[in-house]
Amino acid sequence: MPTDLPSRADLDLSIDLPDDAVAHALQFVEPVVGAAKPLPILTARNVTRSFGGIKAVDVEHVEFQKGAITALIGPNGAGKTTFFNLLTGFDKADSGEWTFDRSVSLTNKSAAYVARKGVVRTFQLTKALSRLTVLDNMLLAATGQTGERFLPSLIKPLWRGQEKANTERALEILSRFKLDAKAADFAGSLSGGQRKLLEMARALMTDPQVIMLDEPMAGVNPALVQSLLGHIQALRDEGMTVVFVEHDMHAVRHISEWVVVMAEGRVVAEGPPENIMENQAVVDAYLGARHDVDLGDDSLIDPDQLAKLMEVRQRDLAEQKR
Ligand SMILES: Nc1ncnc2c1ncn2[C@@H]1O[C@H](COP(=O)(O)OP(=O)(O)OP(=O)(O)O)[C@@H](O)[C@H]1O
Repeated sequence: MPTDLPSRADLDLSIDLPDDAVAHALQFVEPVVGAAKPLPILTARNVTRSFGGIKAVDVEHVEFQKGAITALIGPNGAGKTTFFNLLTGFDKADSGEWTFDRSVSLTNKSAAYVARKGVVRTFQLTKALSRLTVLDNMLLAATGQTGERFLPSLIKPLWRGQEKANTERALEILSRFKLDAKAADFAGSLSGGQRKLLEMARALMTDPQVIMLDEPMAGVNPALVQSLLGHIQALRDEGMTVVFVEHDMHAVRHISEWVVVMAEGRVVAEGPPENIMENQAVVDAYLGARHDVDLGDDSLIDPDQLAKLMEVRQRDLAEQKR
């Protein structure tokens, strides 16, 4: 196991104790689809996006609470990534609108504009980015862009003036994630957990208010998951709003204060993580998509709900046989 990653011991992890104010604010929110939040920092209305005949996103109304960690979950193909892309300017919606901080329209604005307003998303490290050094990855992110389509901006003369200040900032952020010693290494040489830290570090270069994480736990050694969760909580503790797409239900349960569930493009449920997996719409969504899905910690599902799951599955099997 790499030794240069932060351990649980040097992080102030308060995984079971969400920030008081946020928890306080969300505990009065009814867990229903489209629920208004006390401090919505992102609000989306009637957002649709189709690919051919498939409506990948069809979100009527969803609000993300400022200063909270919200998980966006759902079975494969539910539209989570597409929705993320729309909100952050990496794709264009067919219809709908979304606003930042109640009044700033982000509807179909460019990714650069959205980032300037303070909303950034992370990207899984692609092949091209893996061939750059850790520091170059950070400097690239400092251009206000976050995708590899902006590689040409690395051409030095275009941004030499800013390079020194950006390098200093990059090293400062990297040291927070204990990646500063790796600055000159190729990003591709990092471990799975370090890559995820770099993805977060890159996003911080633009000093965001909302950070949208794309599967922050994917490919991470289970031993490092706790440390990553600690980093995400630290961002929230500093006042950032975190929205993350994640399949790892254990992580979702431990870290999020609110969970939004998508299926077939729509938001089918939302609520606190403690009871979201007991919601019938969520059970149906996962069952409809994949019968052998791991819904996370079994303690999340009460015995009655488990019995219901089995019943639905038996019925499906019987119908298939007919
Ligand atoms: N560029 C595209 N062209 C065509 N279809 C697409 C495109 N992007 C997404 N889709 C389709 O839109 C639907 C939603 O996909 P999306 O990747 O947003 O789901 P997801 O919830 O993020 O899934 P996963 O959890 O598997 O990543 C799927 O049916 C997918 O095949």
